[in-house]
Amino acid sequence: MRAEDLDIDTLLLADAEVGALRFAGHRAVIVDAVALGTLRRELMTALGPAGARALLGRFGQVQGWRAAEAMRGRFEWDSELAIRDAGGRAAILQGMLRLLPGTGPMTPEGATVGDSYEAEQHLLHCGQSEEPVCWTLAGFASGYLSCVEQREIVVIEDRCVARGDATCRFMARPREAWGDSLESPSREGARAPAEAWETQSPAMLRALELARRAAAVDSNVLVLGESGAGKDRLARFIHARSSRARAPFLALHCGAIAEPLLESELFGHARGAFTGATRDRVGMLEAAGRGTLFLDEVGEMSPAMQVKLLRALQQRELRRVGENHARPIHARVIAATHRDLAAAVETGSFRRDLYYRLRVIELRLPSLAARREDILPLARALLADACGRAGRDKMSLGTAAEERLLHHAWPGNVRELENAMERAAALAAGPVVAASDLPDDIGPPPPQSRGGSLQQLERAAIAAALERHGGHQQRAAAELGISPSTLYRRLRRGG
Ligand SMILES: Nc1ncnc2c1ncn2[C@@H]1O[C@H](COP(=O)(O)OP(=O)(O)OP(=O)(O)O)[C@@H](O)[C@H]1O
Repeated sequence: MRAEDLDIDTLLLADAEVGALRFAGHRAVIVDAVALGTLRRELMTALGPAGARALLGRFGQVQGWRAAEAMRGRFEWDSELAIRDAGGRAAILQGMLRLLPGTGPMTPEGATVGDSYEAEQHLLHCGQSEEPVCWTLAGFASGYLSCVEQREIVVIEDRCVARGDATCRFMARPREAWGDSLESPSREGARAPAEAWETQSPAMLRALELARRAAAVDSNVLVLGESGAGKDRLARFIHARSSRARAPFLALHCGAIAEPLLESELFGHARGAFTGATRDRVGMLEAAGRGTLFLDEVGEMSPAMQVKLLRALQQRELRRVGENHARPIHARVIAATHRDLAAAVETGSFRRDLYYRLRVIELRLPSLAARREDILPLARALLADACGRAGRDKMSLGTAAEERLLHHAWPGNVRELENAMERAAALAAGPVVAASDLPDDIGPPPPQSRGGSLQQLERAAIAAALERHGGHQQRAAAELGISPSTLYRRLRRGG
């Protein structure tokens, strides 16, 4: 028998008389996906993301192992390969996912998966995630393949719909083949103490020291910094070092959600509160429990939402949309923005009272351009991570590549550097990253003899001013005699 011959009629046996279902001979129950999603959310609240992931992963593993035992014992297979492939087919027939034809977890490209029930339920109950979340699916595949192969196979998801990727992707390798890289993907969900900041920059060290102190107290924190500079990472760092570390860390991107939805996302809603509200929904402020809620891009909030958030923070209680009674807020709020909120307060687009309430402690993250001393150490660390994820041996940076990295303006900050290193790890032909392995916009440095183009000189002047002012864009702009928005535009122009 081949894997594709498996169908639901062969696998599922319903015995109405005794009221039992059997799937591949094992007693089974059909569980509603939303109920599973609710369980996930409860686990996240009770155990934190790392605890929930460990438990759900283990649950998936047992399920996968038992499925493999059933497959092997119950059917006559054409080959060992057919038994292996039957795992994916069984997962499809159980409604867990859709597998893109021709892909599989043991292939170098991995298994590309659509319609993961788990990513869908995570988005529904817990919102968008920073990390892959198909923990039971990865567990299922690990358990199944380990049973079939009779050695420990570890499956890692490196792309996930719940994180905003178009599809999910699972890679399977024997445990030893993952080497050190196994640590990082499996640790990332919790993002336990993110100590590796690779920084020598005085402005960055100051921000980290303040963040450590902020972790020890419970005040609201406002993190300021350009996009991709590490605001989210810093918020997680504070959470992980705080007494709230075992409770959830939830992140809400205020700029990415339309106004009416944002209110229900934040505060929750009662069933029937508006068209489409078919059930009660817990908002993130409530779901964060005694943990931390990270409000990213808080500067994008409309004036009406600002009022509602201020009221909730002042009274330490919230009302779900469509409900009258108040519920206490236990979560700590860390807010972040790339905007100059002080200026927004002056122009009246951001409420002064909310600004003061959020910025009890203010942390300012310097841009990458303002801490050039960090570029190469960070690039090396990010390259090592990317190699680990890609299953490649450690690589180093060639001199020409280093020069380009040092001279680039980094409008996208560490995120841009991270992407460049990911690309280099994928493309480089040998163990040394060449300049041509970098994205085109990370161009060659200005030729020394000619002094560089006007644009290059301008960029160098901006970078130097930013460095002198510890990444403070307003002050750097004032020194250069241009407006902060012009400075920001010039930085973004990059190239
Ligand atoms: N010091 C660092 N070391 C390693 N990785 C880093 C560092 N700083 C940031 N990163 C990585 O860069 C990426 C962007 O960081 P992060 O999401 O925290 O930025 P952000 O300021 O919140 O961006 P945005 O405002 O666009 O959401 C992340 O993948 C993060 O892990």
